[in-house]
Amino acid sequence: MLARNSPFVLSRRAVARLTVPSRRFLSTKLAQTTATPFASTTRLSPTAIPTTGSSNANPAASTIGSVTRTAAAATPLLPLSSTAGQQRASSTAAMAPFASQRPPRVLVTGSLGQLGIALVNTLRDRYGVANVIASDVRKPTADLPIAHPEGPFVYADVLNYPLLERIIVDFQIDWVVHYSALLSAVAEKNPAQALSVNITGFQNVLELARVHKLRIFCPSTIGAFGPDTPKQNTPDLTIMKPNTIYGITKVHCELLGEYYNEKFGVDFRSVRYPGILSYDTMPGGGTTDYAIDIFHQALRTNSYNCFLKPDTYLPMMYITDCINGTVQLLEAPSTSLTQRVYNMGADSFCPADLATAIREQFSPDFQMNYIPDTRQAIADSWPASLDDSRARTDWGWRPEFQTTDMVKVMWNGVAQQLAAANSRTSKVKSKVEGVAASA
Ligand SMILES: NC(=O)c1ccc[n+]([C@@H]2O[C@H](COP(=O)([O-])OP(=O)(O)OC[C@H]3O[C@@H](n4cnc5c(N)ncnc54)[C@H](O)[C@@H]3O)[C@@H](O)[C@H]2O)c1
Ligand SMILES: C[C@@H](O)[C@H](N)C(=O)O
Repeated sequence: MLARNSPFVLSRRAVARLTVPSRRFLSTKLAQTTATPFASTTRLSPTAIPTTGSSNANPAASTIGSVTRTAAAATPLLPLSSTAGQQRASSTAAMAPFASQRPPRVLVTGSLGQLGIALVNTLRDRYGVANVIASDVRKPTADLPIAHPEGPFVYADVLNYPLLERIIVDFQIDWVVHYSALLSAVAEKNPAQALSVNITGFQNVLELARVHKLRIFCPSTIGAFGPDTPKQNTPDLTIMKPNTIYGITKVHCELLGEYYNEKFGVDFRSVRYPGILSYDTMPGGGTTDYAIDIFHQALRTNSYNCFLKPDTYLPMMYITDCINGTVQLLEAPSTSLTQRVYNMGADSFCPADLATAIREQFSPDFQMNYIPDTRQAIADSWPASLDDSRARTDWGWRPEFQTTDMVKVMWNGVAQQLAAANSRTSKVKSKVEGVAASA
């Protein structure tokens, strides 16, 4: 039995919201923008985005220029308080940097990925639905746990500079969270596309940040380190010679972001995320994906063929911590930052640790097989644990989920999702049987 506050409860609510009629608005908006991006400013004018009809509807919304702004006073910023197992973020940091100003207007690229959905949900809770513009190159689907489907969503290919600029101008964007990327395993299979999306896409967004004076957050990764990097407690400043195309693109991102910060004063911020675990959004093709797949397979078949060796230790983090930390850094005063790229760690585990935890806590006869593939070499080139003391000192970073918490929340979350899916299937089955019997 799950606690009332379990992540599954939120997730089901979020999914249920996708069925409300307001979803039609989203589909219409998407159809307009994908058919003829910005053919007419009237069609895509941000004023067309309703601020009512959402759970964050703000009666005090005011119009500034052509954009409906949400008054800060009527948009209470959520205190970031600890709520274990809740994917819409909350953490221990106390922060309300916009108490006397309007909230920022944020564009999130790659917003339909594993992390983008969770971040957009959280930012909309904090800044108001209409102030967070979600974007991607694919369509949002009904199975995604989007909490505010009525919120603005636009097509945005990060390789299309004029399109990005149009979005930034039309929506009067203040901050960009740049999540579009190809992850490590996918990038190794498509190096040319990875160079294009991860490098050219980032350069486009960074240059737009310079031109339009935006704050820009672009995550780096443990993949930015390489085989010569010290493995244990890896510091912020160390040898960075990655041997994957993903890692190379991320080092480029770190260095170019720092250059733009020093040379042009661009407010560039970044963290090196570990592998991120979530149960209601699926990973996009990385080396750490095993730590999510294992729960889905264990619950379906009571076994898992792991593509990494049993003792492959990697830094890992639960998505709630990831999103909380990201928001903390986004909102931190610039003066508190002593560097622009930070390690952000939580815990470190290996496949054998997860297998043991699953056996001990949930399924004593769980069967784990180890069949390492090309991802083993990638994992072997990454650190096992991170030193994130600078993030803790500079902007108050503190993770809440250790390995045991992650195992519990992942097992329960996936179990509940499977139960819900089974119950939907049996309802359909009994309906079909009912129709057949009455025929
Ligand atoms: N998930 C992790 O474990 C993890 C760990 C470290 C760093 N990161 C970084 O965090 C960011 C987000 O990762 P994620 O896990 O959500 O990735 P993801 O693969 O799940 O999502 C990436 C999104 O980018 C979109 N995209 C691809 N090409 C695009 C283009 N040309 N224009 C616009 N969008 C495009 C995809 O449609 C997808 O929705 C990435 O920069 C990734 O490197 C993720
Ligand atoms: C670590 C991170 O960058 C991503 N999860 C990957 O494995 O590619």
